[in-house]
Amino acid sequence: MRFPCVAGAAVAVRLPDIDQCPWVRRFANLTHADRPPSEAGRTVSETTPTTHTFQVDLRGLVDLLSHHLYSSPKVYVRELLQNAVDAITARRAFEPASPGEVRIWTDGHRLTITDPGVGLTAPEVHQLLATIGGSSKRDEEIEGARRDFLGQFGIGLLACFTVARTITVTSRSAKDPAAAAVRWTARDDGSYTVTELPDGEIHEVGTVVELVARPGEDWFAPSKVIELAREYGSLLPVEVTVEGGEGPVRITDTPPLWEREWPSTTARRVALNEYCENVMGFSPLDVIDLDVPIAGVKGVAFVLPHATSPSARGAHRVHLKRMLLTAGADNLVPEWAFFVRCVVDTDSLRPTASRESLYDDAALALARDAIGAQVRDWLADMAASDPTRLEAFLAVHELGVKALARHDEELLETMLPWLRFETTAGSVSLVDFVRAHQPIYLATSVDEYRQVAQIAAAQGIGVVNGGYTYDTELVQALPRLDPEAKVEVLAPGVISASLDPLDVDAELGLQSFLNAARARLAPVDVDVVVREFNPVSVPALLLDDRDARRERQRAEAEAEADDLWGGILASIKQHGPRAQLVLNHRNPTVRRVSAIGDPELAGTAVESLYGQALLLSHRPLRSADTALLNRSFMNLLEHLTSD
Ligand SMILES: Nc1ncnc2c1ncn2[C@@H]1O[C@H](COP(=O)(O)OP(=O)(O)OP(=O)(O)O)[C@@H](O)[C@H]1O
Repeated sequence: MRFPCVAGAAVAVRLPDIDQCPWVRRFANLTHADRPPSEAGRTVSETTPTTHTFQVDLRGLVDLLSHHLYSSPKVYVRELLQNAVDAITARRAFEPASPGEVRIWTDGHRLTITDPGVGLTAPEVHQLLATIGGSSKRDEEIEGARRDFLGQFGIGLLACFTVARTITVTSRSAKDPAAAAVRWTARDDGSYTVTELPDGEIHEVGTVVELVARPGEDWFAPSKVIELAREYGSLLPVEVTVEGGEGPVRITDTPPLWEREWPSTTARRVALNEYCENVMGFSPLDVIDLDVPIAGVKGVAFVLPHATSPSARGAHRVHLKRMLLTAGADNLVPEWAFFVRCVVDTDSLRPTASRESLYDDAALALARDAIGAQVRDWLADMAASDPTRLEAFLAVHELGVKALARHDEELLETMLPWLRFETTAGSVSLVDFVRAHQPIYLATSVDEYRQVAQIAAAQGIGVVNGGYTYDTELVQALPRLDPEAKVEVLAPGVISASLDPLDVDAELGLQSFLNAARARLAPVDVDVVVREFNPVSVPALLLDDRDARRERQRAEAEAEADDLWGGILASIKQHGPRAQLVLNHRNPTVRRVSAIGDPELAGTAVESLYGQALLLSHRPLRSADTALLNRSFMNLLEHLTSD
């Protein structure tokens, strides 16, 4: 599709594929009689088809680019740099020693960019610059065209209309030195002129693109141009300078830090740290080299110095053939590697048309997996050779490693000795814990763990808290790595069975106290037993499991429900295990309470013991519990203050 040339008629667009379209072919093969009535009556025009060109409303197209394709007009700098670099690459293909400096000049209203690249002849100007979608860079017959060039879509120059009123390209071809230099001037109304320049006016091979700013736009302010050129082009493999009033400012700083020769690894690390602070805004905990030849990816992953949510989208900087594609790629690394931020350059991953993100295809998936493998190798190496560094890393990112280890048995094996779990022996590695406890019991919620931890520890029962993110999965994976290790989900019976029963006489002596206590706690559906256990300081322990808890919640809902709903809830009543209040007969307070003669006062004391055990277990209080606690507290006050 072409801009209309003001000097002549618009040129016809050939649509090469239209007669390949099955619908068009079918229609062409219809006989006259077969055609629809509206067509069948017509006899003249069908034999003399007229050809028309599509008309392009350039303003509409620019609006589309600026508002829907590109995130900001600032991409004009990238498009200009990209064309200049591609032109240099194209010239070097047949003239390897040709120069490679790109110069940008601006006075705030006009901006020029000059390159000593391949240049253009007048016919090429018509074919490439004036044809929307026309590109010299995607000819598949030219071996490696796609691989060598940054551009491919044939629309990039149009992006300049988002900031410029006119674009002038003055060019002299390197391929055809005999051809006249040519000047193409395009306006944002969609018209253009082409002028062949007299011999001698332009000697230098290459191209100068000049933009005149739209009124009121300040995209050509020298400081802005320098900033944008640095953002996009600092790694480009050619020298780029920007001049705007003062002397030229060098933009390029190549090769990338990770590819440079350094006098020492320390010097390299210092430079990378500095880069990370300046560009990524943090001082990295560590730096991982990335090299994925199969996807043409090279760069570094910086390890974040602070914990971050696994769901935080990673903002990775991706350069495509050394031009910044995006500073916000979120599909470059596997999700589990949320603790790194990468800076990479790739020569083979594909950009989307806006050239602001990576196309999520099989090649990217391959690169992602390979980057994941390199982050994993870094962890494994650290575990083998530098445990202190690993511990520093885990202090910040243990959750990330646990997330990864769930899906990666090999890594789990490597990392398990270093991962900490909350257990009845403190915060320890599972490897150590399983050596001291067989089986280990898994409490699958933090609440469950809290109710038993103190007692289990005192009895020497090994319980691990599986209530934190990923921990249950990891503990359950343990027997796969170590067949000797036994893991059992903690049932309430495990703890109560380990508590010593009283001798028969003592038990008999407590019968009437126990009956009174059970009657008092029946309304909250809790049974009462007396055992002897350590630590002596714990007077009572409240044990229940998920079934018992569910049943308590159901009973509470039933009590508060209207008749119909209450009836439904009553019909699903379970007769599963009730919660148990286990009183510790070794505890002096419990002994004194069990010896109280007044059944009313003994009942109040049991309610208080229940309340204390309930609060220690961190379980939510039901309304029945609150009422009970209230009552026992008031009764105790009453008792204390009565004569
Ligand atoms: N500085 C230049 N020197 C030589 N040729 C150029 C220059 N700038 C543009 N061209 C020619 O004009 C064509 C169109 O450029 P344009 O920027 O619109 O698209 P592209 O670079 O091919 O693809 P993309 O849309 O992906 O950037 C290019 O393919 C190239 O042939």
